[in-house]
Amino acid sequence: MNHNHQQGLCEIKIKELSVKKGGRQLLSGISFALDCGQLTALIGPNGAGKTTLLRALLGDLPYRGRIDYVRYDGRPSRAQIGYVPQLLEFDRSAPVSVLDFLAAGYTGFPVFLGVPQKVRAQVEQALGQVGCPQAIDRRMGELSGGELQRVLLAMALNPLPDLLALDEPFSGIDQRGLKDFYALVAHLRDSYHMSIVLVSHDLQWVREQADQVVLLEGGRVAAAGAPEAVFGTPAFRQAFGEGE
Ligand SMILES: Nc1ncnc2c1ncn2[C@@H]1O[C@H](COP(=O)(O)OP(=O)(O)OP(=O)(O)O)[C@@H](O)[C@H]1O
Repeated sequence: MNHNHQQGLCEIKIKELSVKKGGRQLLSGISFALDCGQLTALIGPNGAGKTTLLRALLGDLPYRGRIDYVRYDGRPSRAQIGYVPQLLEFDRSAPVSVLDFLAAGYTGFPVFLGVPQKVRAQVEQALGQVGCPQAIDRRMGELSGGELQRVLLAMALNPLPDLLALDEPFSGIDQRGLKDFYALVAHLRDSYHMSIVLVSHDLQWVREQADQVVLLEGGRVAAAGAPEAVFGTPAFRQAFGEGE
């Protein structure tokens, strides 16, 4: 992975973003910036609009307002975005191996022709990086929740994105795996100057690791800023209670 992010994006500016679906206003007046090299945590109660916001960022949902990708040289740009969904619905009985899945994604080439040794080596390296090398020859349908999320992360990291969007990436991961996964996210941010936006309900981790926290409530930004500032707001206490 030798993508020079210092030459690439520096900021993603979201201005007055709103999303309406089926006659319902799901998001309104969302404005904040995502800096490269920073981890932004999206927090908020169930149904606050976190996943909807990620999907708008990915260009997966129509929205009003602006999302501007700003490069270091000031020119507008498109961003390469990697995405790990909260849940992937797929046919668990399909005879697709992890190798097939990642090789097809990386090369765009039909895997029934066989996977060249060079591509297998690339997949091995990517799985090693996400701490899941043992999964290479297993069927996708046999993976545990945590393994599946790591495989999806390996997919999202190739090609190396400017913005990595993770929707509750820790939900399927056990305690031991969690520490490695946290370390991997911090490593990606620090080593590749990547902008990471992550939906998480793990408030303790968010408090310790996020550079910026955006609290969504009812489709609006209820508070945004450094973790300590956001965790100290009445809006935070209202959303999560006094005990946090
Ligand atoms: N396709 C859709 N059509 C209509 N309403 C939708 C659609 N998708 C989501 N919603 C509604 O939008 C609101 C926000 O949902 P969203 O999934 O973004 O919340 P969330 O903050 O990610 O919640 P959670 O923490 O439970 O994952 C919810 O009230 C949901 O019912």
